[in-house]
Amino acid sequence: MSYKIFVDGQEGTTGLQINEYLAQRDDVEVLRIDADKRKDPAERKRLINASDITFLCLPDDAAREAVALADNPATCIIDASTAHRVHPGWVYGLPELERQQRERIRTSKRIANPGCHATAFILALRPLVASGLLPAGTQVAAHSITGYSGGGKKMIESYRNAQRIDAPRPYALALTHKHLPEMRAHTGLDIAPIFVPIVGPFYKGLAVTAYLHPGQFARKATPAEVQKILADYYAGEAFIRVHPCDLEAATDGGFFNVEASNDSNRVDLFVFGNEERMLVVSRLDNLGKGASGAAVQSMNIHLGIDETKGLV
Ligand SMILES: NC(=O)C1=CN([C@@H]2O[C@H](COP(=O)(O)OP(=O)(O)OC[C@H]3O[C@@H](n4cnc5c(N)ncnc54)[C@H](OP(=O)(O)O)[C@@H]3O)[C@@H](O)[C@H]2O)C=CC1
Ligand SMILES: CC(=O)N[C@@H](CCC(=O)OP(=O)(O)O)C(=O)O
Repeated sequence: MSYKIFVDGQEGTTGLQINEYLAQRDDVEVLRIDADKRKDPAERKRLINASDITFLCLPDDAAREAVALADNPATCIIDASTAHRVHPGWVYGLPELERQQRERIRTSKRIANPGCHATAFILALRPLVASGLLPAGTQVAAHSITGYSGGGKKMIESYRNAQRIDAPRPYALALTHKHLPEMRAHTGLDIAPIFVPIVGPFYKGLAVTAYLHPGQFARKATPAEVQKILADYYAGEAFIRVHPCDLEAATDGGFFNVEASNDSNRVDLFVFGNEERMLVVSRLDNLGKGASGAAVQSMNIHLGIDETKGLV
C-alpha cells in the first residue's frame, strides 16, 4: 500500500524536514507541487484533495486557507501551524498526552501538530497535574532555551546573514507567547504559565525548564518521587525518556546540554533540586519531536502503522 502525501509548504523549514523523513520510506508517494505553483490555491487544492495525508507547514493564515480548500472527506490534514491547536473539531497531535489520544489521532481527519515549546512544557507538567501533586490552580513559571531554526526561514536568515548575533535573546517578554493557550489547555492547569523563551545562536535543540515550588504541592514530595510520577506516566513510551535524578549523569560537569536530544524524535525529562526548590527540564529537537518528527509520528498513528516507523 502506498499512501499519497502532500506537503503544503514543502520549501519551508518544517516542510523540508518532513520531506527528509518521507524520502527514506517506501510506503508513501509524495505529491510534489511545481515550484512556480507553490502558492497557487487551485493547484494546492487539487493536491490536498488528491492526498491521503496533507501536512500544512505554513504560516497560520495560509494554513487556515488550506483547510478551507480541503473538501475530500478522506483526506487527513496534519497542521504544523498554531492555527488549530485549541480549536474545536481538531485533535492535538501529542500521542503521549493521555491513554485515549492515539485513538483520537487515528480516527480524526484534523490533527493539530503541537508547538515546540508547548510539547516540552506539557509533557513535563501534565503528569504532575494528573497525579494530583500539582494543584490545577498553580501558576507555573518556565523558560525555554531554543535554537534559531524554531523561528523558520526568516529567523534562520537573520542568524546567517546579519551582523553576528552571538548572545542569547529572551523574547515574548509581554508574556503572551502564542503557545500559552495550548500549554494551558493540554496540561490541565487552570492558569497559563509565566513563560519566557530565549533564542540562542545555535541551529536547533530546545529545553524548557519549569520551576516548581514544593510548598505549592498538594503533598510533600522529593525530586525522586516527582521523577517516579513522570516515569510511571510514560512507562512504555518509545519517545520519552525519564532520566534518574542524577545531576552528574545529566550534565557535562554541571552544565546542561540543550542540544543532546537533537536528530531524534525523543523527549528527555529530568527532575533537579531538593524538597524546597525543584526544576523539571524537558529537552527535545525543535525540528524533531518539536515539529516534523511529531507530525510523522501522528501520520503513522493515523495510518495504523508502527508509530516509530522512520523515526529514532
Ligand atoms: N520551525 C520550527 O521549529 C517549527 C515551526 N512550526 C510551524 O510550522 C509552520 C511552518 O513553519 P516553518 O517551516 O518554520 O516556516 P518557514 O517560514 O520556514 O516556511 C513556511 C513556508 O510556507 C510557504 N508559504 C507561505 N505562504 C504560503 C502560501 N500562501 N501558500 C503556500 N506556501 C506558503 C513559505 O514560502 P516562501 O519559501 O516563499 O517563504 C515557506 O516556504 C508555521 O506555522 C510554524 O509556526 C511548528 C513547530 C516548530
Ligand atoms: C525561536 C522561535 O521563534 N520559535 C518559535 C516557536 C516555534 C514553534 O514551535 O512553533 P509554532 O510556530 O508552530 O507555534 C516561537 O517561539 O515563536
